[in-house]
Amino acid sequence: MGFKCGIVGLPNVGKSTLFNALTKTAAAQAANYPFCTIEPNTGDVAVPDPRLSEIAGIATSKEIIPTRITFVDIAGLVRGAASGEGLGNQFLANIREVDAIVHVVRCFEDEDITHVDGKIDPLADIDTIETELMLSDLESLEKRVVAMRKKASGKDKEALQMVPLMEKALGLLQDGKPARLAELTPEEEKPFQGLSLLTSKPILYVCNVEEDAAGEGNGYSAKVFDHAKATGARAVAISAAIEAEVAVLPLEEQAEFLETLGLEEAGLDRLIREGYALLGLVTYFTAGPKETRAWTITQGTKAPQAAGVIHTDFERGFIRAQTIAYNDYVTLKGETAAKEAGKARDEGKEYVVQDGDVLLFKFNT
Ligand SMILES: Nc1ncnc2c1ncn2[C@@H]1O[C@H](COP(=O)(O)OP(=O)(O)OP(=O)(O)O)[C@@H](O)[C@H]1O
Ligand SMILES: [Mg+2]
Repeated sequence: MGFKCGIVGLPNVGKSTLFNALTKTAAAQAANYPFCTIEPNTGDVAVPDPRLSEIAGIATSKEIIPTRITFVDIAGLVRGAASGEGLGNQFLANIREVDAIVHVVRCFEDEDITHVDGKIDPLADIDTIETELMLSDLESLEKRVVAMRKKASGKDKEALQMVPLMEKALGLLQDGKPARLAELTPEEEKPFQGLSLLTSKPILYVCNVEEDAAGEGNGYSAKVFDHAKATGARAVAISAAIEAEVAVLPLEEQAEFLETLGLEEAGLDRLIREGYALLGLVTYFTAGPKETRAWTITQGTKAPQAAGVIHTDFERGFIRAQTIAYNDYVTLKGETAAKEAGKARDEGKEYVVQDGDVLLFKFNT
């Protein structure tokens, strides 16, 4: 399926450093000058999940295959982008294509690294970017709503539904608020997302802090956390520079290095997990002697569509899914014991797959 998080932020705040660390490649040039990234770079990243090795141990699997999400390193966005400043519209187009936004905010002091506005002020930076995104949404909606109103006056059914949604978004944007704050009924969610507004995408703030603050964050990141809380976003504090160093170390040395810094786990693991949650994704597992594997679905996916992620034949010929909850699988130590304990359920077409389910699909070909 491919779920994409776009890494955005002002120029020179550490986006490519973070992206490099994430993809463990030097594919995205990181350099201390604005606009070093022009084409967006895309990288697939394994989603770390400690449940995989637990299951694999029990199922004596030869291989572990984590699920993946995609990160895109997008060039820095500056004030005036919505009116074509900088590399303006190109960035906005790149952002339009992602499912969620990872917004890197500069929270470190370093006189050698230029800040485009000359001072460290994370909330002002957030405001700059959010304003550009809102202006872009406003402009695109103002154009689109005219045609839609015309269609609605001709009693077009879709238009009659869309006009009030567009007006809801317009009302917020005209007040200087992002479209994600729109109050929607469950039925309105999908058509509203269909408007593909930049400011309706979920947001994760990454506070890029200095080395010493990599765990708890600092005064700057505290402000960003408060802002996130107040606006329904998420936030993590990470030092992109350290993550880039950790990422190139051999696995054995990584844990040791993190320990010397007083960190329990790589910030990237936290970031990837937050990104995954931000996208509203859940994981189910398949387990056998060959491999234990994690699969990604969106919340609310029913068993046949979940099976379809593995293969379209699984969905087409779906009969039922033998389902063992992760906790049962681990406590009872595997499929056989779970079956004996009556914890292996046969679920049908209407079953909504839950996070952590260990599934075995029965299907016709
Ligand atoms: N936490 C940090 N502490 C100190 N320096 C950092 C930190 N994170 C990144 N840097 C440095 O900041 C500079 C800019 O980083 P990077 O090239 O990743 O920015 P960018 O946001 O991708 O910029 P652009 O918008 O130009 O593509 C680099 O010199 C990088 O090493
Ligand atoms: Mg860059």
